[in-house]
Amino acid sequence: MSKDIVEDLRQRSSGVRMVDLAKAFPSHEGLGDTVAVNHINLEIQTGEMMTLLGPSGCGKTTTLRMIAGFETPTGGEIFIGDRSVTNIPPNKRDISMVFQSYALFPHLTIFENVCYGLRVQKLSKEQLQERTRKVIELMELSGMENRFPNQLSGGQQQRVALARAVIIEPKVLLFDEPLSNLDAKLREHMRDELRSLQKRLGITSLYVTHDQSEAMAISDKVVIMKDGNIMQLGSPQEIYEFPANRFVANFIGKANFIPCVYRGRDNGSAVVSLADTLYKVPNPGSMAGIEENEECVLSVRPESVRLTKAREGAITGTVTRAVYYGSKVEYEIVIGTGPVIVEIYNPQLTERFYEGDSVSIALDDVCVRILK
Ligand SMILES: Nc1ncnc2c1ncn2[C@@H]1O[C@H](COP(=O)(O)OP(=O)(O)OP(=O)(O)O)[C@@H](O)[C@H]1O
Repeated sequence: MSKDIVEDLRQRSSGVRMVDLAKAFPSHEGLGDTVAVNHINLEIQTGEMMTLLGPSGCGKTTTLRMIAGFETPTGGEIFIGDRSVTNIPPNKRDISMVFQSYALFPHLTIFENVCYGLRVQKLSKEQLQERTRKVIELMELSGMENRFPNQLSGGQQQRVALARAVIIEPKVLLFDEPLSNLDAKLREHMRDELRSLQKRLGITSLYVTHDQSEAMAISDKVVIMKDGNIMQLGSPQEIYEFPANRFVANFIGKANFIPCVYRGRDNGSAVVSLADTLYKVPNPGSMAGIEENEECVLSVRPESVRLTKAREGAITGTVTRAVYYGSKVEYEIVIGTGPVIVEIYNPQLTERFYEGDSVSIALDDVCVRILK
């Protein structure tokens, strides 16, 4: 492998810092402006893969485009390394962008596609060929130089797109939903490959997607956005296991919210009352903004609920839906406070229940959080 190229890429790679970054688009209908990005502060560490995730219209693409320089902020600043790039044109920012479906030039060979970005630099023919050859080798595309994009597999095309992006040795790589037009199986394969390439190259990367499993699988850090604001920043595990609020809990995976009232602490556990019983939560999370005797919810993932036949003294309810998926059965159980979704994995090992059955639920205590 071309170790020297990897070393160069690592050394050039820089962090990105957004300070009070804002973008409002003027409305065309005389209504108020559309606030796409609402004064966010965010830092991507050198070599890190960060993903912006959120529902349609939350401001992901606008944020990415401001870093690329395709969109001018209406407030705040962007730094790449120590340099403010806020007023610097896109081609002077030392960034590369990988677009949806890679956007390779169909009429150019792989070699020409890869060295395209170098053509504007004043390199000798030998230098250009040498650098292109090294990047082609790095991306394990040797022997395919003279083929055209349509003569490559999807995975190989992705590597060409990445080769083309890294050949200019950018400080930062930006990915704008690069996998969004692929079918599900290929998409999974590609995201794993993309992740291992990014790790190997060590280039600071920002990735935009609205696919949560993609974000979980490829990122060091995930940023959950809503209405131009950052709802939470954390590792995939932090975001899933300790969501900051109900929006995040529901956006990443599924969550049940069981209404309760916070009663206070007992030996480090939080105590809540659920109907007329007291329930202890050993690991409730930050509980930001929740006062004693205030209403709140237990946030419980469907896979953290156990089911048994109805038992005295337990929370009981009725099965209103049971769907068999092979690897799991998904149940809806209606208890006093409303429906609870339960996922039981490996159904061959557990008792099955059917619509109309009376059942009891038990929560895996350590997986329960308390949210406002
Ligand atoms: N050029 C523009 N003019 C006016 N409004 C815009 C423009 N571009 C984006 N917006 C608005 O800014 C908000 C954020 O858009 P943005 O494209 O950043 O969202 P997104 O999170 O990337 O969504 P998606 O997942 O659908 O691509 C939206 O309300 C959008 O309608």
